[in-house]
Amino acid sequence: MKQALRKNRWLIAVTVLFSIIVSAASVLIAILLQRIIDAAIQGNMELFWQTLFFSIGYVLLLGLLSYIYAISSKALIRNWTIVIRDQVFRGVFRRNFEAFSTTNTADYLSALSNDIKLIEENYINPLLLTLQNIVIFVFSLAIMLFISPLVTGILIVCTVLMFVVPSLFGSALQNKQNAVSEQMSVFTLKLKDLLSGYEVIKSFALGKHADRKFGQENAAAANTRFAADRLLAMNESVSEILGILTQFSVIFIAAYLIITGHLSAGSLVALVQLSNGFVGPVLIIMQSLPKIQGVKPVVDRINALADYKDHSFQGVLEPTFQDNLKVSQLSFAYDDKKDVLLDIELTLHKGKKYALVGQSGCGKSTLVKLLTGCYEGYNGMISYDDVELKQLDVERLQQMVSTIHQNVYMFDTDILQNICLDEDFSEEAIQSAIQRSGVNKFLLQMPQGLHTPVSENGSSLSGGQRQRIAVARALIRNKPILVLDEGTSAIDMQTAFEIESKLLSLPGLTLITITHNMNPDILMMYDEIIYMENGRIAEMGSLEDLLALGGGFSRFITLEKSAAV
Ligand SMILES: Nc1ncnc2c1ncn2[C@@H]1O[C@H](COP(=O)(O)OP(=O)(O)OP(=O)(O)O)[C@@H](O)[C@H]1O
Repeated sequence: MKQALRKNRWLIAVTVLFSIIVSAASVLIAILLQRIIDAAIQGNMELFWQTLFFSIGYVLLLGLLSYIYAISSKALIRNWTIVIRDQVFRGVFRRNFEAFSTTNTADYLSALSNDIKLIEENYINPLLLTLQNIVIFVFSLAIMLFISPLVTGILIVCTVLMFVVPSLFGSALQNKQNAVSEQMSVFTLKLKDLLSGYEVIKSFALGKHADRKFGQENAAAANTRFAADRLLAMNESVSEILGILTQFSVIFIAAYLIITGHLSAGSLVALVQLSNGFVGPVLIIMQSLPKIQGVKPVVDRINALADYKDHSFQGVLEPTFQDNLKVSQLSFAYDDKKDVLLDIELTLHKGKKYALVGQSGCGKSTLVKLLTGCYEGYNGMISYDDVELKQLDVERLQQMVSTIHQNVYMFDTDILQNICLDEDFSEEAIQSAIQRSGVNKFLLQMPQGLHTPVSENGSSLSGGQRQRIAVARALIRNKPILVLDEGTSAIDMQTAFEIESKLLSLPGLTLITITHNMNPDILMMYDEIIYMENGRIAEMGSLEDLLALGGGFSRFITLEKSAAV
C-alpha cells in the first residue's frame, strides 16, 4: 500500500493541493452571501453589482478547480488500483510452490477484486473526503470566529459531542468489515468451486443441489454485508441527528443576537452557511473515520499479499547438471505428522532415462517435486553435481526442468500460444516440437491450425490433445531434464508409445517418467526403473533385472496388468 501511494506521490500532491484550494474557495460563498444580503438590505446598488460580477467569476473558477480536483482524484484511484493489483499479483507469484498451495486460489481472486474495491470505497475515498472536509472545517471556523465568537463557541461544544460517536462505532465496524471481506472470500471460493465443477454437476444432475448451495452462500454474503451496513446506517443516523441539532442551536442564537442588535441579517445568512461548512465536514469526517478504521484488517491482508517475501531457498549458486543428481537419506512430510518419503537413496545420471513406478500415493510425484525445488522442508540431501540444492539458485534450477503433468493447464488463447507461452521460437523449432509431440496429427483436422482457440482451460480440446500440446510445450524448450508425470496417460496407446519412444531416444535428455503404464515394450527402453513402496525406494534396476528379482515390482506389474485387462 505504502509503495503504491509513494509511486503516485506527485498525483497525491496535486490532488491534495486542489482539494485544499477547492475546499477553501467553497467556504468563501458564505462571505459572498453576507455581502449580497447586506447590500440588498442597505439598498447599496454599487455593492450589489460588484458582488454579482465577482460571484459569476468566482463560480466559474470554482467549477474549473473542482473539475481539476475530480479528475486528479479519479486518476489517483486508477493509478493506485493498477499499482496495488500489480503488487498483489507479483506477491502471489513470489510465493513458492508450498506457500502458494496452502491458500485457496479463490482467496487470491477475492483479494484482487473484492478487497481492493473495499479499500477504494472505504479507505481511499473517505481519506480524500476527510482531507477536503478538514480544510472546509478550518476555514469555516476561522471566518465564523471573525463574525461571531459566541456562536462559534457553541458550535464547537456541539461538535465535540459529535466526535464522540465514531469512537463508539469504530471497533464494531472494524469487525463487521472484516467479516464482509472474509465472507466474500468464502463466497468467491464456493462460486469458483461450483463453476469449476460444472461438468460433474451436470452429469450427476445435481443442479438443485448446486442451486441450494449457491443460494446459501449468496444469502450469507449479502447478510454479512447487511450487518455491516446496518451499523453504518446507525452511525450515519446518529451523526445526522446531532448535526441537525447543532444547526438549530446556531440559528436560534444568531436570531437572538439580531434581535438584540449584535448581528446583521447578512451575517446570520453567512453564519448559517458557515455552520453547514462546519457541521457538514464534521459529519463526513465522523462517517469516514470508522470506515477507514473498519477496513484496516483488509488493508493489512492486502499488504501481507503485496509485500510477501519468500524466505525459502536462499541459495545463489548457479546450478549445473553435467553429471549427476544425487539423493541421500531423504525424508519428507507435508504436515509434520507422517513421512511421505523415507530414507531415499538415489543417483540419476545425465542423459539417462528413468521410470518411476509404484502404487498410487506411494510418493512418486512428491519425490520429483523435491528434486525440482518445489519444497524446501526436507531432511537429508539432494545435490546437483555435488552441490546441495539449498545452496543453488532454485529459480534457475527450475529453468533447467520441463514438467508435463497429467492435468495440463491450457491458457484461453490458441494452440500456438499455449506451446510458446509468450516466448519467441523459430519456425523450425515450432515445427519440430509439433512433429515430435504428435500435435501435427490433430492439427490436420483443424481449419485454423496452430491458431485454433482452445477455450477456457482447453475445454474445446480432448484430454489427449491437451497432453500433446503439453509435450510440445516441453520439447520446444529443450531443457536438459524432462519430467513426465503421467503426461501421456490420456493419449491413445499408439501415439503415447510414439511420443515416449521419441523422448527415450533423445540422447542428452534426462527423462524421469512417472507412469502407471506397465507396457514391457516401453519399460524395457528405460535405463532404470525405480519402484517405490510406501515412501521408500524398494527396488531399482532395468526391467530385466527387476523381473529376474521376482520381488515387489514383479508382483506390482502382474497386478497392474491384470487390473488393466
Ligand atoms: N500437498 C499435499 N499436502 C499434503 N499431503 C499431500 C500433498 N500432496 C500429496 N500428499 C500426500 O502424499 C502422499 C504421496 O502423494 P504423491 O502425490 O506423491 O503420490 P503418487 O505416488 O505420485 O500418487 P499417484 O500415483 O496417485 O499420483 C499421499 O498420501 C498424498 O495424500
